[in-house]
Amino acid sequence: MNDKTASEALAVRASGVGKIFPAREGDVTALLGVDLEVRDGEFVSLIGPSGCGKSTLLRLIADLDPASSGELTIFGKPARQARVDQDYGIAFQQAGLLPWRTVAGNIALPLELHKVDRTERASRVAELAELVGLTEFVDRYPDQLSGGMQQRVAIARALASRPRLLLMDEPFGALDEMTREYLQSELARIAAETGAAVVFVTHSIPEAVFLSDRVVVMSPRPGRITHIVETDLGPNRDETLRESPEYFDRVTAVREALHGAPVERANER
Ligand SMILES: Nc1ncnc2c1ncn2[C@@H]1O[C@H](COP(=O)(O)OP(=O)(O)OP(=O)(O)O)[C@@H](O)[C@H]1O
Repeated sequence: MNDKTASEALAVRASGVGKIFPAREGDVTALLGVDLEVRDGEFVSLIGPSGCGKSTLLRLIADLDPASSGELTIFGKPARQARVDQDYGIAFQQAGLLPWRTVAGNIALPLELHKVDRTERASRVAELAELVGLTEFVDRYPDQLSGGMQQRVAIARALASRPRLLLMDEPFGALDEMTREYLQSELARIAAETGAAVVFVTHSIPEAVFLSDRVVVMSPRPGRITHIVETDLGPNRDETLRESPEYFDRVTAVREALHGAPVERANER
């Protein structure tokens, strides 16, 4: 594989990425020297204490903010081009649904903006509603849905244009524990079914381990990557995984990495 083909095969490639926010009381170095590669179809979580730059890194990948230094490509393209080409979908902690639109209307929004015709739109909305388990609720309005259901609409909307990359910033952060675990399983299934790569920001160690192929551990002041824990838990992310010794072992590995204890495990690099 030549260099160009190799970088196109990567969903995200960050090389020496830095971000400085100028401020009157002194510049804030939100990110410093971040190197990260996310493979096509890979699930990667970003975890770390408040202020370590997780959201900033996600925002740079999404081209919502420009990097101050370094190089960032999405499927081999500059972030700006990837945004224009709709190479990624994005979902935040707040579902951000339009209250005057039904579930179907919210899911259809990106398709309307990109002038997909009515028939194709209807069939894609039906397909997406089924993918996220909301077929029976397409005519409901957001205020008639639970928080978990609203997040499922947001995920369907993010997937509307069949992006190969999904960027998620604490999408389950505001949900109760049971709904959260249920949606984690749903997301694992959806990611496997669509084959999309996912970059997922979370504060929860179990959530990161349950979902991810790799967990990227960050530390603040300046925000940087300190460890990358390979979970090596295979493709089956079902409820039995949560009780397996391997799962507990990876949760411990991430916890130790976060707390700065030495971690010496074959699956960690
Ligand atoms: N627009 C901005 N202007 C100035 N400083 C900012 C801006 N956005 C982020 N920062 C600073 O950059 C650093 C990283 O913030 P960021 O929100 O990326 O961290 P985080 O790890 O996502 O935190 P949290 O877990 O609390 O969401 C923080 O010190 C934050 O105050």
